[in-house]
Amino acid sequence: MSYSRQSLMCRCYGAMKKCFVFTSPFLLLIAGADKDGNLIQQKLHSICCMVGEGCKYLYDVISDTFSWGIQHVQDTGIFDCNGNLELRVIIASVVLGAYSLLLFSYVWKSRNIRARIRLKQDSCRASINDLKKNIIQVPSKRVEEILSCNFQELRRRLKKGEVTATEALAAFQQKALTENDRLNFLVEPVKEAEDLAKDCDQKTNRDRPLNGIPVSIKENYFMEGYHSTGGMSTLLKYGTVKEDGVLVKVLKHLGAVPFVRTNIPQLMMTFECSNPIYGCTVNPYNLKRGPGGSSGGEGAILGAEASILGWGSDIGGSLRIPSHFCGVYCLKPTAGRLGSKSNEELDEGLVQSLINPTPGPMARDVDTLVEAMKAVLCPFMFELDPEIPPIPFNTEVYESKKKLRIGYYYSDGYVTCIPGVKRGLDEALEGLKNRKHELVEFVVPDVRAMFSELFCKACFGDGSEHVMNMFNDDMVDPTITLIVLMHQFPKFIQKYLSYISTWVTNDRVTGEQMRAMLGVGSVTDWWELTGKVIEFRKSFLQKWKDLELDAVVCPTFPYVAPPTGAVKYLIGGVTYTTLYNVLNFPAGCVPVTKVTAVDQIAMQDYPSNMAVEKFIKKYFSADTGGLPVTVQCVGLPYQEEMVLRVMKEVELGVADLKQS
Ligand SMILES: CCCCCCCC/C=C\CCCCCCCC(N)=O
Repeated sequence: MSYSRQSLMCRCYGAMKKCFVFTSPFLLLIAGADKDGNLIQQKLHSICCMVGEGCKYLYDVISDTFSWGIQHVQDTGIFDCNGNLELRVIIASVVLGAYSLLLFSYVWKSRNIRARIRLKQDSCRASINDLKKNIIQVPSKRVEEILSCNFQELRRRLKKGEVTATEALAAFQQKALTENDRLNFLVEPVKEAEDLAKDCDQKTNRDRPLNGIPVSIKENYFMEGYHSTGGMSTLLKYGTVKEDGVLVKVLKHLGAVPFVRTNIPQLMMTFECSNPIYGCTVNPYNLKRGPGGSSGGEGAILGAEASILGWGSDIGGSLRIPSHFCGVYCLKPTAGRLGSKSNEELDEGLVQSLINPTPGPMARDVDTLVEAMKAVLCPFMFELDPEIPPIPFNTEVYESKKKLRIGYYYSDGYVTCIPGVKRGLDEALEGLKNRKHELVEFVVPDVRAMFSELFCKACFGDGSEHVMNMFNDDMVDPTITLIVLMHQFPKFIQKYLSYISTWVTNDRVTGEQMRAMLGVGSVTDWWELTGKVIEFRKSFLQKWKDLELDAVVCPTFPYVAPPTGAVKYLIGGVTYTTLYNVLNFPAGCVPVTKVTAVDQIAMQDYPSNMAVEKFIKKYFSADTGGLPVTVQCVGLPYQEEMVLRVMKEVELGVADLKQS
């Protein structure tokens, strides 16, 4: 296969489109000009006057340039502009002809894209209906009994044969189908699940660590016979995946039964769980709000208790954001511990080497995460992917009773957390204090620069070129239209727009982020960026060491689940999660509380200086009652066991508080 799966046609089409769109107005103006270029000047003048007097200077500059251009054209003698009507008609016809061609190819292409999407949607719908018709019948009392088990209990019963894997599968399938009707987290059911479950019911298989446990899996995980698109329909063209990815192989080897594939945002680089193929997933706690992303389908299915163990991935918060919005637990391991390649490289040209994605488990308690990690960190995985360091789960660290020194912060210095989130952290810290851990205030370094100058520059280092070429053969989801549209402009215009946006939003990060998404210019710049990331990691580590911390506890996100469609105004919140991707530190989330009426009233005092704060005030002053809040627990690289231990301490501490 070539360097990229993306076809040359898409690139050419994009280049042609840009060329026509930006040159044709000028050609048309030339075509309409008299020998002195007067018509151009008149037109420009009237356009500029329409925009306002402030444009006078701009008009003068452009007008002078045109006069010079026309003169130059005349001097070369290539075109005779002296009132030559025929020539102007020819130019105008060529331009209009090219436009018609472009329009025709656009309509044709859109038709094909829509047909491709419809085909996939029909097949997913058929799969779901098929399951609805043919689901294994289990009495509803039995279903309730199975669904009420926690992970440990279900595993014990499966092992003893008190519950069969087939029954467990049917129970979760039933629940998932019912909940999916209101939440739309399902991409498609896994057809082989029943056969896998039957296999688990063989007595000889019962000792496998995850035998018979139904697991839900994010759409980007490679599974033989299924599409992995990340919400980009252009990737449907490459057909279904030929081989299970490493983690899917490992899960099956351990006896888990993947039973559904779950939804993601288009491109997975945002946390609005919506795309043109599978539609929009909503939050189990409030149907008008989103479940987060990019593992949003996982957040929703676990939040609705229709799965007991899910698998997602995270390059900027994709495990933690949906966990926080849907009130579930997750562990984002160090990228590398479960494989640094993860499953986010859906397209070869999308991979960069500085900030790596990682797969990770999501669940409804800490114990499940611990058992999942213990299970997958096995020789089978280390053999399958020799790049994964063969480090089994360190039970000693997890079970240690040593009192911990834990750093904490309420704000990362950029977007202020809403009162419900602050209260959640208060409760977690109080719980930890009651359990005799030592708490130390921790001040994080400049997260604004970390986000724009390191995270965005690394993740969009190619100036978003690869992604934009993919969009030449795809529909754009409304949740990212604005940003994709902006990337259609030439870079210098995007740069100007970025300064305007800083001014409009009163927030330098928005402009810096836009400029960062224009990419690094050269290999030298990339090396420089690499140096900056290394330096940032080094100085953060030093701060951590100076305070002799075992872990850090902080907000997962500054706000709770936002209304669907609002994420594009709230991107600033991601500094809380992206920090630990840039650092490559493991981090996990623990649900601690839910937003109360008092928290909503306290929103009156929330700042509203920057645009993002104004939007937060607008979206979170009402209709947030009952929405979950989690805290984020962070450890040093490859210390997932320490993170899980702190998560358990928070879980126990908060439970004690609630009881007292
Ligand atoms: C031109 C391409 C447009 C892509 C859309 C990007 C929209 C927002 C840009 C930057 C924000 C970064 C948000 C990171 C959240 C990532 C979630 C994850 N996959 O871990």
